[in-house]
Amino acid sequence: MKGLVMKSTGSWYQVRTEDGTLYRCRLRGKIKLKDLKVSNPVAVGDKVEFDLEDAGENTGTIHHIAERENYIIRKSTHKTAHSHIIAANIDRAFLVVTLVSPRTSFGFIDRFLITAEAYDIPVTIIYNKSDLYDAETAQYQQQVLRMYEQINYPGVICSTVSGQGIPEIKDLLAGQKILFSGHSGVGKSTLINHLAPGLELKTTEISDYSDKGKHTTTYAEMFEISPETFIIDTPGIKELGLVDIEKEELGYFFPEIRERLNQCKYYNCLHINEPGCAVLQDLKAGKISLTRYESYRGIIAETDNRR
Ligand SMILES: Nc1nc2c(ncn2[C@@H]2O[C@H](COP(=O)(O)OP(=O)(O)OP(=O)(O)O)[C@@H](O)[C@H]2O)c(=O)[nH]1
Ligand SMILES: [Zn+2]
Repeated sequence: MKGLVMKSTGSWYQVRTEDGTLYRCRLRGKIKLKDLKVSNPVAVGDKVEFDLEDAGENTGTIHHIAERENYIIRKSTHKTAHSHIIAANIDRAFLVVTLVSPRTSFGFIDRFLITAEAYDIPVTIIYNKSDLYDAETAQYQQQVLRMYEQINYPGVICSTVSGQGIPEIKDLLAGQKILFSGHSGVGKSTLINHLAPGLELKTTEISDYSDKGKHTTTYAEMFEISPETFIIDTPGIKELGLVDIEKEELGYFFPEIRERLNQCKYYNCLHINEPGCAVLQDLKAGKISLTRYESYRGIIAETDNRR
């Protein structure tokens, strides 16, 4: 039988067949051994084939995983532990951010975008909680929106309280597998519940957070919200671990730097202080955002420190 993995805990997998039936599957031992470095060899979004184990209980054994179009991985912070595949076969990522309550940092946004570039996953930025904006924030929001739109990250301003942007997001979702990501507390679960009222995901009042590390969602999980439309909710993932990128390659993952790479005088330009650097020139001319450039420099500095 063929199916789509809706949930992956590492020890069992929820697989959905085309008629909507859910099966609880294990993995055949042989496949397990192939991919030792990840804690979950089968990920949410994987297309699998499985044998029925117990028809009455809806259990099965996965024996084949189709080749992935793409996937997002989270590096373990522990040296000994395995990495975790967050999701596979994603059409687009929705990065949910907030300018207020709490404020998502540009560093966080840009790191996410780099990871998505590395995995070739297009991103739409969802700016939530617009009901909390004062006039000044609303104006600032427009600037941020434009800044990211110019480098090909479209955005939608929304609020689960006022309903702004919700119909637009519904249109953008249709017929796709969308990964929802973002800091804990930005309103991912609330938003998903608005997009798919039947789901009733558990949400957390901000005041319930006793410490920042706490989160309500534990595993990435996929939900069908309308025919052929799937949402992947990611756990309270604080950072998508940066993929291993050498600093010489980093510019490639910033669209505005990438498009200027062959205009720099030196082929190995790092865009820091080199003469004839097209990136620095356009930064000065205001054609490249300083915020984005600062993210770039911050990551370069980090890779230097790691060495
Ligand atoms: N003012 C306002 N509050 C919102 C909005 N959307 C969500 N919230 C609130 O923000 C808090 C966090 O929402 P959640 O949906 O639990 O956030 P989350 O991103 O799913 O968090 P994790 O499950 O920890 O990843 C809750 O108190 C929500 O009621 C919004 O548009 N405006
Ligand atoms: Zn340069």
